[in-house]
Amino acid sequence: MESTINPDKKVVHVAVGIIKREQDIFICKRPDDKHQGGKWEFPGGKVEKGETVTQALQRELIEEVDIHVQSSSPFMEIHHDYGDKAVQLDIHLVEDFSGEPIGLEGQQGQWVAIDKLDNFQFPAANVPILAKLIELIK
Ligand SMILES: Nc1nc2c([nH]c(=O)n2[C@H]2C[C@H](O)[C@@H](COP(=O)(O)OP(=O)(O)OP(=O)(O)O)O2)c(=O)[nH]1
Ligand SMILES: [Mg+2]
Repeated sequence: MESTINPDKKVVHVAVGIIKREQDIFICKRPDDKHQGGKWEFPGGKVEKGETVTQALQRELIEEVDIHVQSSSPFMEIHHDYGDKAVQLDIHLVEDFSGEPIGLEGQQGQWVAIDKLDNFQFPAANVPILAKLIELIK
């Protein structure tokens, strides 16, 4: 039987960008066939070997949403175990970028006002992110 407490479980390290312009955030819909598929997400992806989180974030946002990050700042870090997969989300605020974000991989993408984000279904790990974003506009 598999133990529920497994300190050796592989954790996927993910660089996540909160792309913000005034009071709006750009979010994308995860493809149905991916982990947490069909849910909305803040764009980003796995940090590859030899990359810093900042480098991974820049690469992923070029690949996924066609923007170039000029600078970003750490926003929060979340550890979450989905059971089938454990993730460490390294979330950065991206307010300084060039280009106009678009779902480059065919995924839906849209700007959403911070106070409307709770109308979208996000992965369970994202709950504290939404809470902190709401604090920003209070
Ligand atoms: N990008 C992103 N991933 C999230 C969020 N919340 C959350 O739990 N995740 C999880 C889902 C996935 O298990 C993991 C990110 O993996 P990913 O599938 O985006 O990674 P990737 O882009 O490198 O994928 P791939 O191209 O290698 O298939 O983090 C979020 O807001 N944004
Ligand atoms: Mg991704």
